[in-house]
Amino acid sequence: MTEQQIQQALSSITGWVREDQTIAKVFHFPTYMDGIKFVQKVAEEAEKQHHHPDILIEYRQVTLRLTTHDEGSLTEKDFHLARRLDILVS
Ligand SMILES: C[C@H](O)[C@H](O)[C@H]1CNC2=NC(N)=NC(=O)C2=N1
Repeated sequence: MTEQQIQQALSSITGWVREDQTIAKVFHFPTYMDGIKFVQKVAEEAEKQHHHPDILIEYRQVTLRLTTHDEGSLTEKDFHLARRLDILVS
């Protein structure tokens, strides 16, 4: 993706931070188990998309980081999954 395409794609998602060739978002939950249940749903969506986020599970918060490892860069797959995950948590 060109820089312009990345900037444009960033405007279609909320709360994701661009860090070089990755985008990351922190999700906060009332309990630790709510975060774990969210991770289960993330994993199911990732399997459907054949595209998987890096997941950091901490107490009552989960950080997802997306990049396309096969390309070593951000691609539309990352933004498509990010949009799906935003819906999933809403
Ligand atoms: C064959 C399988 O679809 C690929 O290895 C997928 C798996 N999940 C993936 N997830 C991410 N984030 N990047 C990839 O390049 C990728 N490749």
